Amino acid sequence: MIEVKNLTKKFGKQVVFKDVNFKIENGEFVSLVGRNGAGKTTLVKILMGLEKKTSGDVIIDHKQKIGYVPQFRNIDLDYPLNIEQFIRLNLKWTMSPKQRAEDTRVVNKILKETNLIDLKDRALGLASGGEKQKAYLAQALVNMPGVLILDESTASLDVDVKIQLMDLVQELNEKSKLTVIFITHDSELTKRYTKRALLFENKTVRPMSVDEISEDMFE
Ligand SMILES: Nc1ncnc2c1ncn2[C@@H]1O[C@H](COP(=O)(O)OP(=O)(O)OP(=O)(O)O)[C@@H](O)[C@H]1O
Repeated sequence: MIEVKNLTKKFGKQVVFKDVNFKIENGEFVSLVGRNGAGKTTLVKILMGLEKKTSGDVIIDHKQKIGYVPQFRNIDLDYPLNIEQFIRLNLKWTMSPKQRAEDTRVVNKILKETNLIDLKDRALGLASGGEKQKAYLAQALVNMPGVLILDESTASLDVDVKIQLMDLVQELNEKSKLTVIFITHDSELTKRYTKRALLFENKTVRPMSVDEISEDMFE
C-alpha cells in the first residue's frame, strides 16, 4: 500500500500542492488526472524518491520496487542496443553464473509477457513506436516492481497501439496483482482501464470514481 499523509510540495514560493492525503491499495489500477502543471509528475517523483517533499509523509512498503515507463520519445535509428539488450539495462551486472541464469529466465518471461519474444534481436531504433514503448514497459518490469508508474506512456501513440499497450498493462495488473499508477490526459483510457482516479485540482488531490471524470478536468 502507498499512503500519503498531509503531503506538501513547494518549489521556492510556489505551492504545487498542500496537505494532500490519499491511499493506493496493493493491486489497484488508479489514474492521476488534472491540468498541465497540477503536480502529477512531481508527486510520482516524490514517491520514487527523486524529488524531496516539503512536508508530510509518504509511506511505501520498503521492499516494494517501483517501475517507471516514461512518455514515448523517438529513439535514433542508429541506437546501438537491440530490444533484449535495452531491457537488460535495468538489471544489475553480476559475475555470478547462478544470478545470470536467473536474470535470463526473468528476461525471457518478460519478453513473452510483453509479446516481444520474436522481436528481441531487433535494433531498438528500427522498432515501431508501439514496440519501443513495449520495450520501455518490459525494461521497467524486469526489475520485478510491485508498483508500475505509467507517466503519459500512451501519449503520441496511435489509438490501436494505445489500446494494445493498456490491454497488456491490464493483464499484468490482474494476473500479477501489480499496482498501476497511470498519469494521463486521456479521459477515455481513464474510464476504460482504471477503477479510480486521483484528481489534482486547486493545489490538492481529490480521490474520485472514474464515473465522475469529465473532459474539463484534463484541459
Ligand atoms: N524542478 C522544478 N523546479 C521548479 N518548478 C518545478 C520543478 N518541477 C516542476 N515544477 C513546477 O511544478 C508545477 C507542477 O509540475 P508537474 O510537472 O508536476 O505537473 P504535471 O501535473 O505533471 O503537468 P503535465 O500534465 O503538464 O505533465 C509546475 O508549475 C512546474 O513548472
